[in-house]
Parts: sequence; C-alpha cells; structure tokens
Amino acid sequence: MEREVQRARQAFLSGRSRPLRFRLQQLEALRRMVQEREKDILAAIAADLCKSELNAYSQEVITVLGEIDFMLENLPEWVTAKPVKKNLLTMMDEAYIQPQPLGVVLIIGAWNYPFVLIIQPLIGAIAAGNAVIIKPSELSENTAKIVAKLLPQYLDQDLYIVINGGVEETTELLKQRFDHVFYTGNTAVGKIVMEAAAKHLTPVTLELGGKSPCYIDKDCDLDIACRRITWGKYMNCGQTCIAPDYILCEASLQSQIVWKIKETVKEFYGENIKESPDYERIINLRHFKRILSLLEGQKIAFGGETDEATRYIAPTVLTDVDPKTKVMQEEIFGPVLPIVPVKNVDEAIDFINEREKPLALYVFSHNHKLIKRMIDETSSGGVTGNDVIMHFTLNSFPFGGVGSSGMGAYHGKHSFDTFSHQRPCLLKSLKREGANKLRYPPNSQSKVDWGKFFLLKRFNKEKLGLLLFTFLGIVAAVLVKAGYY
Ligand SMILES: NC(=O)c1ccc[n+]([C@@H]2O[C@H](COP(=O)([O-])OP(=O)(O)OC[C@H]3O[C@@H](n4cnc5c(N)ncnc54)[C@H](O)[C@@H]3O)[C@@H](O)[C@H]2O)c1
Ligand SMILES: CCCCCCC=O
Repeated sequence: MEREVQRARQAFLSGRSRPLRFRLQQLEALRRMVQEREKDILAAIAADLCKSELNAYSQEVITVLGEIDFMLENLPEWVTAKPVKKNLLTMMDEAYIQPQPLGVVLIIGAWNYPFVLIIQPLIGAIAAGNAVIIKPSELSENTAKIVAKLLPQYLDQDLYIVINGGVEETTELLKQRFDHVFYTGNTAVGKIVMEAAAKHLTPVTLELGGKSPCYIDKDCDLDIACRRITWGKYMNCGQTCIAPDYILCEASLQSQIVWKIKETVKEFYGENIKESPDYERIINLRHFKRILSLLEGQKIAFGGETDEATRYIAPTVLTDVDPKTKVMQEEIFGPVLPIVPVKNVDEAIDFINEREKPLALYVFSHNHKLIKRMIDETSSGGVTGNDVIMHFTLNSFPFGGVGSSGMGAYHGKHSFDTFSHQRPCLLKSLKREGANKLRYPPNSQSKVDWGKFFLLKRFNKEKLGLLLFTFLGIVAAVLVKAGYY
C-alpha cells in the first residue's frame, strides 16, 4: 500500500501530470477507454446491480462522457492564471491566481453507481493535474475489477493507480499521507475517513447521504408530481443518494398520491415487476434484511413483496408513517417510500429543520413563491423544484452535501477547484524601493496617514482613482526619499 502511494508521489513529483497537454491527453484516453470498452463496463455494472445495460449507460456512462467533454472544452481556460485587482501598493506589480494541483489524491467510491462515482471525481483530479489513488467499493466487485483492469491500459500507470479491497485495505490506505481525500459513502464511515485524514491535516471532500424530503403541496399537478417521484425513488431500486427518501403532504392528499404512484409503477415496470429489465435488485443480503426491518409495524399501502433469493423488494409505499418509527430514523436507500402527513407547509418546514440537513430537497407546487419559501427557510445539499434527481445532471452546479450530508462539492469546474490549490502569486520588481519607505520602520503618524489614504480611500471611477493614486504614490515616495517624513 505504502509502495503504491510512493509510486504515485514519485510520478507526481516528476512533474509530468502538470502540463495542460498531458492532462488533455489523459482525459481523451479515458474517453477512449469508456467508448472502446463500453460493453465490458456495462456488463460489470449490470452484474453488480442486476441493471440493464441500457440503464447502466443512461445513468453512468453518459454522465462520464459528458463530464470529460466539458473538461476538455473548458480546461484550457481554467488552468490559465487569472489576474486580480490591485491596490496602490501593488499597482506596478504582477498579481494573479494560479490554480495548481494538490499532489496525490485518494478517491474512495461507493457501490450504488459504482462507475460514475469513481470516474467522475477522477476526471476532476486528472484535469487539475494530480496523481490519484482510486479505491472502488468492494461491494460492487465486478465494476471494481474492470476499472482496475482497464485504467492501466489507457492511462499513465504510475500516476493513476487502482487499489481494490474492503475495510481492512481502506483502513491501511487511510494511514498514508495524501494531499486530498475524496470519499463517497455513508456518514458513519465519512467520520472515520475524516479522522484518519486529520492525522495528516489532509483536507477532505465527503459526499455522504441522508434522508432527502419531498414536500407535495396541495396546489400541484399530482399526476406529474407522482410520475417524477416514482421515477426518482425506484430508479436503481431506491439505492440513490439523492432519491426522495420520504413524502411530506397534507393528509387529504395521501390516498390520491398512493393511487397515482401505484398506477405509475404499473406503467413503468408492468404487471410483473420482477420481469422488468428496468427494475434492479438490492446490492446484498445485509442491505436486503436492513430494508425489510424498516417495514415492521408499518401500514403498507402497496408493494411489500420480497424474494430473498434474488434480493427483490417491490416498489413499496407506506402511509400515515409515525416520524418516531425506524423507517424515519435512518436513510432508507431502498424502494420503500413513507408518507408522513403534515398540517401545512409551515409544519413541513419545521419537520425538515428539526432533522439533519439532507443531501437533497424536493418541493412540488404550482406556487413558485411557496417553492422559494421552502428554499429560503431550509437547508440541504441541493434542491430541485417540481422534479427529483435532476440537479445532479447539471455540471455547472456544485454537487455535494451540507452538515451531515457532506462537505465540499464536485462536478465540472467545481471538481477542478476541489482538486486545485488557488495559489496567489505576487511578482514585484527589485526597483522602486523609495515607495517602500512608507512601510519600513521607524513608523510615524504621517506614514500611517498616507497608508490609510492609499489603502482605505475609495473612488467611484476606478481607473481615474488608480491613476490619481499612482500619482500621489510617486509624490509620497519622492517626499519620503527626500527626507520630509
Ligand atoms: N453524496 C453522494 O454523492 C453519494 C453517492 C452515493 C452514495 N452516497 C451515500 O453512501 C451511502 C451508501 O454507500 P455505502 O457507505 O453503503 O457504500 P460502501 O459500503 O461502498 O462504502 C463506501 C466506501 O467506504 C469504504 N469503507 C467502508 N467501511 C469503511 C471503514 N470502516 N473504513 C474505511 N473505509 C470504509 C468502502 O470500502 C467503500 O469504498 C448512502 O448513505 C448514500 O446516500 C452518497
Ligand atoms: C442518474 C444518476 C444519479 C446518481 C446519483 C449519485 C448518488 O447516488
């Protein structure tokens, strides 16, 4: 483990990951890998999650290809040093921000979208010029294996290294020193990762989970709302970090919502859901049993059928759910949708604010003001009004949590920034020493007064102000040099 990290560090120190041309080449090679080995990648995801290859392509591969293209298009601009505004003291100098790679980055992935959750951060880390150690989830072992096999065939073998393994290997890996750790997974392990990183003062990005609420207002097109919610909840068998975890609505809406979701489930997956190529299975027996235990004592409005041998759990809706019961205490991460009746939007807002900050929040209403109010008066990683999941797909958005749903964000430019250090660079001349006398000891009231004037005085017309300032600066320098102060 230590040797692998050392290998990545030596490769990083060689400097070859830094030039823009190299980063673009590696990203193009990654795109070629995805295109040329698409069948192998889709087969691995399909095997891990019992997912159709069409769904694997739509949910994972499209996002990866879109992210690579976005990086290739924008990277030349992002890597360029950006000049910054100057003050009088730095007027004659060169002042700019230079994004630079952090060094060796560790990316730890989760199993539920096993390909995109490691490749999308990898794209950002390559774009920013880093070396990367990639640790896929051991639970999605087919994807983990194919990634470990393919990446070295297409990318620099010493800069980008895949290490496979479970808790033991990850624990060992986390003892090493990294320049950034990017972790996707549950909140409890997020704390372990952060604690390990803290030993080296390594910054972390934590892409965690939580219970994402979905409020349905009575002033709403329930057909459309239920259709969109059904899609986002049962996609990947509910194993999506930003799936609507539960519904909040007035009690009078409950039976209509149940009926409409039930009808939509039939439309999406047919009469025999088990036969549908679009309905996945639970990742393993532990999670299967965990989800079943959440059903105990609940009123099942529809669904609830299970098959342990294939880890099948039917799309399920629970009604009149008591917020104190287990299903409302932990992230469900399965195809079970509780409905919790509330009196009105005020109660819904209180309900959300009394709990941990979720990764996503969904609000359905014709009333734009109500949606805005929900956004203003609550907090969550991201929000989508009148739809679910879709904010994930826009790579101009930072994707990440807040509070216990995570820290930091990625996607597009936000990934580049996450894996870069924004280095302020000030380049002065060794000439014009006279002007510096103002700041050298011995200090005097008049030096302080000049300093206040130069640094604190504000002018409306910026350029005019700077010209005047330059002139005054020269006068001050001359006076100081001549010994008047
Ligand atoms: N915010 C996001 O982008 C996002 C995306 C997907 C999943 N999630 C969240 O992740 C959770 C589901 O994933 P999971 O945690 O079951 O995935 P998981 O079991 O695959 O674990 C995630 C990673 O952590 C490692 N790991 C597990 N236990 C560890 C330990 N004790 N020490 C060190 N490393 C350890 C695993 O090897 C794996 O690589 C849900 O809460 C979900 O909401 C969040
Ligand atoms: C459509 C892809 C959604 C991916 C969400 C990632 C979290 O689980």
